[in-house]
Amino acid sequence: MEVLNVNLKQASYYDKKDAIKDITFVISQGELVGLIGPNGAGKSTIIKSILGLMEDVDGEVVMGQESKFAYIPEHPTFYDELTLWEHIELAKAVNGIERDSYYKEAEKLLTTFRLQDEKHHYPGSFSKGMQQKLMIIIALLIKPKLYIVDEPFIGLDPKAMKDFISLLEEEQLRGAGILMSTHVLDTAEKICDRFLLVNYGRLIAAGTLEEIQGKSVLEGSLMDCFYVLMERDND
Ligand SMILES: Nc1ncnc2c1ncn2[C@@H]1O[C@H](COP(=O)(O)OP(=O)(O)OP(=O)(O)O)[C@@H](O)[C@H]1O
Repeated sequence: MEVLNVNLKQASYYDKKDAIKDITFVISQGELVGLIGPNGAGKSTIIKSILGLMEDVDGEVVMGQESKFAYIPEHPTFYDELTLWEHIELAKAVNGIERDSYYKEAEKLLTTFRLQDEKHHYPGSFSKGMQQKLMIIIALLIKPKLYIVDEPFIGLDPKAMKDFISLLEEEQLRGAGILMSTHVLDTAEKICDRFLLVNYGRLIAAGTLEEIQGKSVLEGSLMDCFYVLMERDND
């Protein structure tokens, strides 16, 4: 079953027409799809279009039956006047979450991500990685059908990265679909089921690693294929 169906004809900024053009893809339950492409390719614009944050956009974005989704932004956003734990309480209230295990799960995630000592501190005083962990914890507690994750790996320490990846795997098994934008291609290659390659605002390749290799006529890594397909598209 699909959790996300994207059909975007175009999205523009006032001084950048067609920042993205003809972007079409679906994400099914349990799938982790990597959104990759060079700086300025249009990944954030695709994500913003899905989230409904682009003013000038043509097309359609349909989320699965249960429209609950969680967005993990590249740049953490939080309330300066709320502590970490108050953010967790707020997420429960705002999302109308009633399951009894919520706070127990929150405690467990705080332990995993080594934030127990900061529980009653304000995230404004946290490092970038710690703020990012707060975004991740809240998204996981929402237990959405769809995750939209913007560059999660830059800033996380290796243990946090490993823990985050295995938690995402558990979420996939639960049936969640994930769209993840990243520049960390060696990790993407290991964890993603499929890839969307974006260049100059257009989708230049989509598929599994094997399919991408077929398209680039290369048995190499995702990074090698990506390089070949981009060079070919730039010609
Ligand atoms: N707020 C904005 N106003 C005008 N143009 C923008 C704006 N944001 C992005 N663009 C332009 O839209 C295009 C796509 O940018 P986008 O931020 O989507 O790329 P990206 O793939 O996310 O890049 P990166 O990997 O560097 O984050 C670029 O040409 C960029 O200059």
